[in-house]
Amino acid sequence: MLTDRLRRLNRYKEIASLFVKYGFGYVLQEVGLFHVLSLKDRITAEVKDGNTQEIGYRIRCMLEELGPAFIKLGQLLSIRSDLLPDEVVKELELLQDQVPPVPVEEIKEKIQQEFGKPVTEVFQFFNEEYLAAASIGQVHEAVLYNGESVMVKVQRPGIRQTVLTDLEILRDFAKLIEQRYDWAQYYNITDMVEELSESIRRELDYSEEARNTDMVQLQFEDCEDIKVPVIFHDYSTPEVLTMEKIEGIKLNELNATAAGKEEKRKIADLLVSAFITQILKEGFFHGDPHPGNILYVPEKKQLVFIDFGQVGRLSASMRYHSASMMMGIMQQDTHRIVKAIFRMAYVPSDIDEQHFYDHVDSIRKTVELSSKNGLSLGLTVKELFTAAQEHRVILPKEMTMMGKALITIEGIISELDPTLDMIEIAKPYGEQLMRERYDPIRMGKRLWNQAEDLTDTFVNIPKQVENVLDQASKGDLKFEISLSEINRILNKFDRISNQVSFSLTLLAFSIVVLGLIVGATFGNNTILTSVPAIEIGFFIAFGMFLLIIYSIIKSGRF
Ligand SMILES: Nc1ncnc2c1ncn2[C@@H]1O[C@H](COP(=O)(O)OP(=O)(O)OP(=O)(O)O)[C@@H](O)[C@H]1O
Repeated sequence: MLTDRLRRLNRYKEIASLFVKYGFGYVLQEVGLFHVLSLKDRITAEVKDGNTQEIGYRIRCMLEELGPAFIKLGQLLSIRSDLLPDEVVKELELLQDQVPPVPVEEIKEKIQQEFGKPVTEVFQFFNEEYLAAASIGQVHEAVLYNGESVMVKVQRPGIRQTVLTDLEILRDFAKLIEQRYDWAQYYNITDMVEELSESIRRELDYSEEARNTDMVQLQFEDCEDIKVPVIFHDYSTPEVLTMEKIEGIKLNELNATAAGKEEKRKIADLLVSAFITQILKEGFFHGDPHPGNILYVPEKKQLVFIDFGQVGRLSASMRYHSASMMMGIMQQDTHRIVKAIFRMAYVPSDIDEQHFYDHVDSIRKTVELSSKNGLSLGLTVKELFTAAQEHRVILPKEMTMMGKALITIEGIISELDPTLDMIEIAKPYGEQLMRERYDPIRMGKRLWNQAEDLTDTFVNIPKQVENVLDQASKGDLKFEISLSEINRILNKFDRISNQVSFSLTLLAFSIVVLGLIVGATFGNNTILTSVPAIEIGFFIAFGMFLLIIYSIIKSGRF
């Protein structure tokens, strides 16, 4: 306990000193944290606050030096152009998480701790030279005893504790700032920090990354051209991840190679089809598809995605509404775009709908006019989400992640070949997806799966209640609920309500048919002799028809 406090205090001091170093000592003064600095630092703060270098550049360097939690915070802020000036946003987009390497001895020791035996017994060969030194993990090549070449990502020793301490400090900062400034409350910055904490905690657990990679592997198991590395689970733990080594060229290094126009077009095609499948079909997508995380294997004409530390998940209804929003953008239909956003988001009751509609309309027109090469899907989505934030329309974080992924993909495509147009490439895949979606056999299967899902949900309710009661009786039930949790719950309700609507539709159809059969078969010979059964049948049919219409409207399919 005491060591925890001491660690936190020391970290506070380190952070404060870096604020001073980069000329932001006054921020500490404003939020009332100036006292954590030593006298020397306080004097330095006054001298250095006159720092004239570009503010965005200084913020970026400071965040890089502060470490992974702050780097991720900066990356999260880099998509909030509603909050920060353009100059700062541009610098934040450049945030790198390349840091000095950990000495190999420490890495080997970590492996020994994780597997309970020396590295030489785990691997036949372990390359002492690191391949990449990122903020959370360091990657080394190795060979298993069965001769398989692998990549081993090892978490930096002690990084978990540092990051968790930083997240606590960031939470304190956010609370302090919210107490002092109305704008901070308006932008809900404590929720932002909560969201950040959740996603960093996931990144700190390599078992989660392994599971995510396995999931994507399943998505593309029938596709020769798109793949992800195989995970070697027996050689992986929550802090060490061992995976198949991919001999490919990173997309950001592709321009330096001799890839021709045709090949680049093929790569762009694969990239777009992979993303459309992930986002709109599977609802499970790579959350950080920057060109360093995508490799091209020329011999196999294959695209390989690595690093599934961050993934986005979209429920069936979210997939449907995102597709609808994208169609709206492509067809230049403002009404459709607004409707899709409203269905996906939490919309404040006092929203000025006309004002929001006009804002969306002007974004659509401005982006169209300013795009050199047709319409930019990514840019439009980004601007729309920024507008939504300005109107306090809260979109689930997955949507923001999806917008960012689209912008990144669009950027990669235009780097590959500036004449390529993402919308042109995307159209046939989108159309095929829609055809598959409305294929009657597949629809039947989906309906069946949804019915199964629904049953599972209901079957699990008593278990969940039991868990909650169990936690409550042990006194470790936490009532801190963040915005992202609320969003998750809302999404779940959304899914359930869609499933209920579908099931009601199915039930209604069955009753209609039954009503008609009863009417037609028994005629006037029913128990209710005073009312002809055929009329009862039609009466039921009419009631059920209304129910069907209600269910369809409720499920948002029109
Ligand atoms: N399966 C693989 N095959 C080939 N190279 C790989 C593989 N996995 C990782 N690498 C190399 O290691 C680098 C870093 O890996 P990765 O992107 O997974 O780490 P990271 O997620 O950035 O690290 P951190 O967990 O600290 O954020 C990649 O850019 C790539 O060069």
